[in-house]
Amino acid sequence: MEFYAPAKVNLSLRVLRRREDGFHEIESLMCPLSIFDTIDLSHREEGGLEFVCDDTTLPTGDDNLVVRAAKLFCQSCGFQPRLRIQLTKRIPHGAGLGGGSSDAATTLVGLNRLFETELSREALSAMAADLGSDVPFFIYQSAAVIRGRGEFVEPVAFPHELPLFLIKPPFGVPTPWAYKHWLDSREVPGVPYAAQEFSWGTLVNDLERPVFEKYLFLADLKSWLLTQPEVAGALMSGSGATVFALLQEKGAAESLASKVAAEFGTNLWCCLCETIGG
Ligand SMILES: C[C@](O)(CO)[C@H](O)COP(=O)(O)OP(=O)(O)OC[C@H]1O[C@@H](n2ccc(N)nc2=O)[C@H](O)[C@@H]1O
Ligand SMILES: Nc1ncnc2c1ncn2[C@@H]1O[C@H](COP(=O)(O)OP(=O)(O)OP(=O)(O)O)[C@@H](O)[C@H]1O
Repeated sequence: MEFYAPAKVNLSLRVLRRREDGFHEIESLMCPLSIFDTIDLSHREEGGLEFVCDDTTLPTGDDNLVVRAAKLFCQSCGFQPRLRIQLTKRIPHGAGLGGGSSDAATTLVGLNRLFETELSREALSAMAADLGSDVPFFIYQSAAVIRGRGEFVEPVAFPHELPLFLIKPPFGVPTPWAYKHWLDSREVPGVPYAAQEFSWGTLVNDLERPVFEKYLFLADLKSWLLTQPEVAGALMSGSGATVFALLQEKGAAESLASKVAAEFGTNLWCCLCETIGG
């Protein structure tokens, strides 16, 4: 059985406070994107869990979030895993696009269907929270407002297919580092833009300030994007390093792509996609 794990963007990410447990209280509007990893799940005659992935730079053992999700699911249901899992990656990792988290959640949802266990979303979400803060969001397969450290998910109607142009430089930003260097600064000026109907009137990501202070390239990239006529808004996603541009219209992607290459060179990963409301 084949399942699709979407990437995500944070259309807004407020960091509210540092918690006693070292995590941070956040409030974020997160949206799935039309770029997916593929996860193929099948029963296996022999015992054990066979995991194959086309991206050889990723861990294959218990450090891979797919393997961890599968083992957690089987352990929770009292199964001995007799599984073959094949992961095909398209979402760049360490990018602020939640690829690994999405793979983990999609594995839980997929195994629930493969084994016909009919676990509730709440039960799957509780397992997801043990795998990572971004994982519960992907259980609901919808745009949502995320709170807590990411475990409280409130699906919201988001009837927009916003054209986004994703740009990822050839480096990642470690999420723990980004949060560790977040300072409780009040208003971080977002970029208000007209195209927004939903209640979050500005694009704001409180992790930009620490990340942009260290990774000046990202600050320059965002500032440059905001001077381009094709662009209605721009923001870093999650803890980075992806910066996305909200396009005035989908057809503007080609001209923006060529200008990005001319301005910043061709070693950037670029992708045109759309938000998926749910
Ligand atoms: C930046 C976001 O991607 C926005 O959606 C998420 O908040 C991060 O989600 P994630 O990558 O799944 O994060 P986890 O793997 O759970 O946590 C990695 C590390 O990030 C920091 N972390 C994460 C989430 C959070 N709300 N507060 C934190 O301080 C902690 O140091 C944690 O040890
Ligand atoms: N299946 C997987 N796909 C991608 N990364 C994985 C996977 N399993 C484990 N990882 C590890 O998890 C790390 C974080 O991956 P992930 O793609 O979830 O984070 P991200 O792209 O930084 O998104 P965010 O910062 O929004 O959580 C990767 O750098 C990688 O080392």
